[in-house]
Amino acid sequence: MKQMLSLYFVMGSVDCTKDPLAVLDEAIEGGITMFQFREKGKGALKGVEKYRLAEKLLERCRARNIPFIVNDDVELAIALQADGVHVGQEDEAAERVRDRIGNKYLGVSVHNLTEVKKALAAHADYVGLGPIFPTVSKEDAKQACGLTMIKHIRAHEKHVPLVAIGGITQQTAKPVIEAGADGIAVISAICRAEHICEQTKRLYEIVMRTKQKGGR
Ligand SMILES: Cc1ncc(COP(=O)(O)OP(=O)(O)O)c(N)n1
Ligand SMILES: Cc1nc(C(=O)O)sc1CCOP(=O)(O)O
Ligand SMILES: [Mg+2]
Repeated sequence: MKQMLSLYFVMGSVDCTKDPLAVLDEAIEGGITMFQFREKGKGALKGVEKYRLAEKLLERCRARNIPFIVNDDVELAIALQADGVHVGQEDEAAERVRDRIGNKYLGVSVHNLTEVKKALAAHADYVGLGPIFPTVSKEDAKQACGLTMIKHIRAHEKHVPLVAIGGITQQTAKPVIEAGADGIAVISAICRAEHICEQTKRLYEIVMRTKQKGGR
């Protein structure tokens, strides 16, 4: 799980300035290790259109062995036979989602140590901590928690698979991993890049090199 979290790409059609399938293809080519379909925000697809896009993105991930996670929508994840679901503190309760999805991957968003402990008690496979820095990609994001919260959680929960999210860039990926995150989850660092494949390669190298240096 910790290896899969290394470079976690989160994306929906509203995040893309070009065809989401092309964006995902380039990101896969660049080395993403996990993908989350997050069709959310103003102009997001609904119903059958959302399902059809998810199906096509899933096909791309399957062809390259990239785990495909669905954000929020447990029904969609089950219907698609996706690899997992990611839910936040305001979504369906993690315990219930775990019951519904069996042994598929379950990711839970957290903002502090108490929520990490609760997520582990609900048998989450990993936690997503954020926002680490201010983000432009989530309207209702909480206040940035900074690197200190990563260090705090890692000091108390040495083994929890933890991916950091929110405002992470090529410049901040290294300190985020050094603080104790197992990986970075990004939207804009990939979606807004001029050359998606090259940018993804750079992020992958930074994460992997930093983990290796720390013996992880
Ligand atoms: C990897 C990862 N971490 C956190 C989140 C945020 O989930 P949530 O708080 O439920 O907010 P929405 O993404 O649903 O708006 C995430 N999606 N992925
Ligand atoms: C989806 C999401 N969740 C967050 C959280 O804090 O839980 S921040 C965020 C958006 C991440 O996008 P970007 O890499 O563009 O900042
Ligand atoms: Mg959510």
